[in-house]
Amino acid sequence: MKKPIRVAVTGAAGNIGYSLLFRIAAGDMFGPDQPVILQMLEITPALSALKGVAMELEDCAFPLLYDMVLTDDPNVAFRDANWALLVGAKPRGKGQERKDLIRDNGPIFVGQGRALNENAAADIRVVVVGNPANTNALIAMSNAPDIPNERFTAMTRLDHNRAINQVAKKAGVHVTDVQRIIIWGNHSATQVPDITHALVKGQPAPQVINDDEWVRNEFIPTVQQRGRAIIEARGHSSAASAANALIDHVRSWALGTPEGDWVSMAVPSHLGDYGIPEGVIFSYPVVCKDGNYEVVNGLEHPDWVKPLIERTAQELLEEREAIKDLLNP
Ligand SMILES: NC(=O)c1ccc[n+]([C@@H]2O[C@H](COP(=O)([O-])OP(=O)(O)OC[C@H]3O[C@@H](n4cnc5c(N)ncnc54)[C@H](O)[C@@H]3O)[C@@H](O)[C@H]2O)c1
Ligand SMILES: O=C(O)C[C@H](O)C(=O)O
Repeated sequence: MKKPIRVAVTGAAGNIGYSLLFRIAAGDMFGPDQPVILQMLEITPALSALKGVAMELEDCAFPLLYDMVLTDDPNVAFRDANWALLVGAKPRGKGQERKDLIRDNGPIFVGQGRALNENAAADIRVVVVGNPANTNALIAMSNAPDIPNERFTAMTRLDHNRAINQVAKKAGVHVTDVQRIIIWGNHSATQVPDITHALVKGQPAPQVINDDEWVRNEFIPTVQQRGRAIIEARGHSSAASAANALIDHVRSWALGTPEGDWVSMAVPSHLGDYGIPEGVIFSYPVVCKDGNYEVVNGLEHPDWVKPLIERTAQELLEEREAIKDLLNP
């Protein structure tokens, strides 16, 4: 039997957690022959709810679920962890932007960054989901000086998957016919969903779609505002689709991206050659292999896309300024 992977999940009794944990335990994240140990972190008042989730996990009798840890102490949750999925944070409500959460949620990632630094396994890889995800990832990274920066990522895979769906619907093809979508920048309303380099059934997407007006005035705003639309419709922020995107993000990173395709991940900005200021977590196209990722560099932006990219980078600088006291000096 393979050695179990230790997966720390924060906010494990929350909405995303409830969609996520069962799929990890079922093998969706690391494959059908990879045992896992779930190390679940919650705040103290939610430990009883977490116990209930753990009872349900037990009742599934998952063959791959080797052990569980339930705790309100990040040092325990991250001990020897190979993966840390940082979900636990407040979601926004109707009428809020994700960055409105920054002063509530940012401090969580100071303590968790430190606890990761002190306790995690040498091969730790981190994905931040709690919003505002990019800047929270920056906070965690900055407070974990002994962990290589490139191990800290934030999730823009939900935006990526949303974009694939919009393009597939518009082109009248199946989602598997759409490749090389890109989300640039922040997981926020300034993100830049980009089909410039995308393929539909192997053909250039802009030519197949042949509708610039749709790309600029429907596709981009729809993807940018999809999180808000879900909150308006459901009364709660996306949960199952977010958990699914997190499964995809980790699976791609751990097991690799298919030949000829790429995925979007928010990673330390210095890894890209697109002129983005250093010191923010920026979503780029990446290819993954053997547990590593590489930014796809050297793509040309059309002129009308350049100011959009500048704007999302600027927003990340503003978010960084708003939490600069939480960064490790
Ligand atoms: N990046 C993305 O694409 C994306 C998508 C969906 C949601 N989100 C974000 O994910 C976060 C979680 O969403 P949700 O719907 O699961 O929220 P939720 O309120 O249902 O669950 C959050 C859980 O986190 C726990 N928590 C709070 N502080 C914690 C801490 N310090 N340590 C450990 N646990 C803590 C809470 O007790 C709660 O159980 C939100 O910030 C939401 O905005 C991001
Ligand atoms: O929009 C939100 O606040 C939740 C999440 O970030 C999403 O994109 O669905």
